[in-house]
Amino acid sequence: MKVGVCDTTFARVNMGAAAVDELRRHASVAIERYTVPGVKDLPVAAKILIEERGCDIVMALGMPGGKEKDRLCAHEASQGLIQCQLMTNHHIIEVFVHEDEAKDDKELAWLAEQRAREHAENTVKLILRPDALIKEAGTGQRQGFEDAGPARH
Ligand SMILES: Cc1nc2c(=O)[nH]c(=O)nc-2n(C[C@H](O)[C@H](O)[C@H](O)CO)c1C
Repeated sequence: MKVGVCDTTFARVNMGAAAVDELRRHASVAIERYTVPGVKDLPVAAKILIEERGCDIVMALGMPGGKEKDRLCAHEASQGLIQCQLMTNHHIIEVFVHEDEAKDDKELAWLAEQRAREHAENTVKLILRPDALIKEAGTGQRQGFEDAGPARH
């Protein structure tokens, strides 16, 4: 089993390193790291990781800025990642943290690392322990900030 981890130099936190560390805590898998400049470079990096470097699943980590133009770039990058999943029939776990989700640098650093770690756990579950995800269905999981929990009536 091989997991691809692609991340960006634009991000203000080393999200790829957090993902790799967490993947290693949860599974004995080969890891292929690929760092690109920005989020719009992630789709082709993910495709190369799957098609040329033999990855079974990929994490794509990025930190778009908080302005409207950044939101547009993030949306375009997401579209590319979705297209890549459909072209390759492989999951790509998108791990984006928008800079304006956090109130200051300290919270941003915490959020980016925590979201990367929690999605790394999701990645391992998807490829090795799918039953663990079935058990969590409908439980309002979130990555980073607190889980929303299930809605009750
Ligand atoms: C890009 C993004 N990604 C995630 C994610 O992967 N996991 C998560 O729990 N939350 C994410 N968010 C923030 C949510 O859209 C939402 O604002 C928060 O979960 C608060 O409910 C955002 C904005």
